[in-house]
Amino acid sequence: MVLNPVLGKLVSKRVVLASASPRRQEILTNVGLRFEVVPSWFKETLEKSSFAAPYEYAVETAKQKALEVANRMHVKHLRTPDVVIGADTIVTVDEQILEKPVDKQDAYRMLSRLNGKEHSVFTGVAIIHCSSKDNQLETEVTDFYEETKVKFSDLSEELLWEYIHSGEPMDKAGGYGIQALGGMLVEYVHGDFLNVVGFPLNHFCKKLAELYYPPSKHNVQHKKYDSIPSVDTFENLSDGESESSNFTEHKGASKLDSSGMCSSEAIYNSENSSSVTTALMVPLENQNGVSESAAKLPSKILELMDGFRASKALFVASKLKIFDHLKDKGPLKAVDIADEVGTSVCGTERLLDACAGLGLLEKTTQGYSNTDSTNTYLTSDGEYSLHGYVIHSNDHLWPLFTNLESAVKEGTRQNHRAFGKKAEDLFKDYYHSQEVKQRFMAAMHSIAHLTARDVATAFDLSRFRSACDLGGCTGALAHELVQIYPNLKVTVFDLPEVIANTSYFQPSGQHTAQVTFVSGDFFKDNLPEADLYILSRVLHDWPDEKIHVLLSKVSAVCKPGCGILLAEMVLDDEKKNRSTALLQSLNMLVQTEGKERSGSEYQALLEQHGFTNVKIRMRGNLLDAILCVKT
Ligand SMILES: Cc1cn([C@@H]2O[C@H](COP(=O)(O)OP(=O)(O)OP(=O)(O)O)[C@@H](O)[C@H]2O)c(=O)[nH]c1=O
Repeated sequence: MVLNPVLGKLVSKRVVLASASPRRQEILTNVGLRFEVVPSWFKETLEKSSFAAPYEYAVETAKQKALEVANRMHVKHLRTPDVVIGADTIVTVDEQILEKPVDKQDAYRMLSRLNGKEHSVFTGVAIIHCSSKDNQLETEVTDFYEETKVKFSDLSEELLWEYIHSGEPMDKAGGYGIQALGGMLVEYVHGDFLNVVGFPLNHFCKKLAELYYPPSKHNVQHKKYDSIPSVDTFENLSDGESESSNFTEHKGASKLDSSGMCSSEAIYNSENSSSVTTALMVPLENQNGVSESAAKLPSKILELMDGFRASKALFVASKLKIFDHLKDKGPLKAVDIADEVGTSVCGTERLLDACAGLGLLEKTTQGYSNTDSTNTYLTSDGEYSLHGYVIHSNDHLWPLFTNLESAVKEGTRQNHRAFGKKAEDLFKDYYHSQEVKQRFMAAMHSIAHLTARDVATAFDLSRFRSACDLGGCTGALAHELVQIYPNLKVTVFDLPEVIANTSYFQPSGQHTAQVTFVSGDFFKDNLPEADLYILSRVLHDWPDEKIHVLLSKVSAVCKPGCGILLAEMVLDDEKKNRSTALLQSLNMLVQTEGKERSGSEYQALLEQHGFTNVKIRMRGNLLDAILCVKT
């Protein structure tokens, strides 16, 4: 992985992010950086008029935020961090600097200024290298800024207020969050998107590259670096390039970190690394100057090796409803959460710390609290709650996956091993007990609700007047469809055991009467009449033979001009990209007779039943969409 050499430089350091922004934490966590979060107490009150340009204000604020944390940690906690990162995002329009709105009226004032216009978003970043000499803190500051231009559409007053009432603007510079609902206000973005969200990751990596891979004489001659290296890309950096690195902090660096693992310091600190022969091994010099080999920290592999620990930490926190408690009452200390959920204090503290390390929680001096995404996706009443799917993953998929080895050896599903009974029919297994059925339905509902908009808007379906969602479960997709296409009526067709339990999942509001539920077995019973048949996450449950049975039934009732909409994770033809989809196919192996398929495979299945004009829309999220027409 080409990025590893740059971010790997921080692996063995105590890195602190001096920011309470959940977005910054998420951006850096997503690229595998490990850091502590210590929000800065620096008040953003620098005199704006004293800066010649707005970005100077952002850079100085970022610097002050980071320095405040570095000083506080050094003095109060007697723990000098190695690197402190601070950032500050501002929006500028008509030479005015907009920060976070103080109330709704202020948000309205900001959004009205941005309405219909282009503005700039600047994020200033400070990277502070700290050391302690005679108990005095010494700092080396590197700072930079990034500008991104964003244009808002012409927005109605009504829309602005609706957006303000969503609550989203309040903790965001300029009063909007481009990464969420605010994205709908934006016509275009010129520049780094993540810079708008709060952290210019690309520029940050380039800065690290400049710091940790300064140009050698050799480089200066052959590359376009000036005396200060301007790194246009960090892609080509390899350990080979650090061959003549003169970054003195590496000299004499310990080869093993405190955990006994080979640290990146040791790995990158080779004057002879030009003799690198494989991606994973680089030579190190021992004390006698003799080359020896050491394994480079294979971060991707380590991450995969530990992946189950992270999953299980998420599952357990969800099962214990920790995110629900924190949503209602956070921030809370470990002892209070342990008390609420009836667990040990020491165990709970470790779980909470792990969740904070994984970016699911924020940890401050007041205690633990949820991040925005945790509130949205992991609480049981979150807007796009995945709680049901997380519990299903823990209770159902986890035992199945522990039998993956047998599934691979035997090529069959493992329900009998995981749950101690012979598999009859896939859905009979799910529905044998009320508890398992409800859990399964909640899981399917959470994914369907989350993906419904992507599926419903993948194609223009406005020409269809009636649709039948075969295996449509709780009707989550059906409800989204009728919101988007007010002239559409949707029948949700599913097994009687499912239809009997859908009431809990029904939304209130407009157009709900356009969704009706009919019970039946799509392999055996007559299908309701419709212009469009929808099969969302259905075909992947079945082998080709069963799919032929189902498609021939649909084909028999489908009139020319009517269509099928499939929603599945579509694999590329060579089945080598998109690990989520490939892992989903393993998921199908352990529990069904089905699998994930490529676009051409779906096309071939559909064409055999008279469906042509097959269009595939890759959405790149959890579900892609395929539309075809009966000729
Ligand atoms: C334009 C925009 C901004 N933001 C957030 O706005 C805050 C800026 O405020 P800040 O003062 O730079 O940071 P903070 O949140 O107060 O944290 P801290 O670093 O502790 O000062 C940061 O959160 C950013 O993500 C978004 O999430 N999305 C957007 O589209």
